[in-house]
Amino acid sequence: MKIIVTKDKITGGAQAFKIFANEIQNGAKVLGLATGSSPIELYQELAHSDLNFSNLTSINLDEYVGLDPKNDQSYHYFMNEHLFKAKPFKHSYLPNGLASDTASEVARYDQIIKEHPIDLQLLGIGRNGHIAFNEPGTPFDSTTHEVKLTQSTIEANSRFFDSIDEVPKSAICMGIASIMSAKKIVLLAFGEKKRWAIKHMVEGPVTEEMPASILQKHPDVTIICDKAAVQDLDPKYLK
Ligand SMILES: N[C@@H]1[C@@H](O)[C@H](O)[C@@H](COP(=O)(O)O)O[C@@H]1O
Repeated sequence: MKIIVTKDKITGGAQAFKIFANEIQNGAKVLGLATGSSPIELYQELAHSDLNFSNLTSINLDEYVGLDPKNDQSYHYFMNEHLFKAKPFKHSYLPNGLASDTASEVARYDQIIKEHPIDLQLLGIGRNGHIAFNEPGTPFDSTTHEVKLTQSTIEANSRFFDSIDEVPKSAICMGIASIMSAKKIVLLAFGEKKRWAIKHMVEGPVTEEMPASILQKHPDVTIICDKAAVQDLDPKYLK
């Protein structure tokens, strides 16, 4: 794992942008995209860049079950606002949170991932070490599935909703095996609320109880974070 510590979230976004621009210029065709507050600066840079996305495909990690794409808390809405409006892709895929048949939506999404191997996958990380919505205990060999969100994730994500009762209780989410199949991974984490997750992801045993720990086994992972997020990390990992 390569760890880059930046002054703040803005310089972190600029660092991530450099990696994205470089990979796209070198032929990356399929981008795995994430939501949350961590990638916003990167998306701003991408949206204002002169990069052309019209030949690229994007595949998002997850979507809440039950939210219409027009709902301003849906991940469809987030992606449109932060990136797709400014930079349309050839195809942009997200799970359909309104699908009446979850099993066929899950199968459809797995097929999309199979047909479009991900060149560059962007990730954030939850405070409990979840990646996408793969909560502690999710099997490492999982593919797309419906996830019941933990109370900790519901509480953390309630900051985006008017009240905690409005936070959906489940999501459709790309599995850990699919994330690990990406050629290259960039993970963004800023702020002291991520310190536990960063320490255990990097130093801890690789265990399904800490989903992000699996990234220790991936050959090409870059973690971009600020000082607050790495304050508990053994300095030997920062050399
Ligand atoms: N499903 C998303 C994750 O993909 C994201 O990584 C996490 C952290 O969000 P933030 O970047 O806002 O800290 O939040 C949600 O749970």
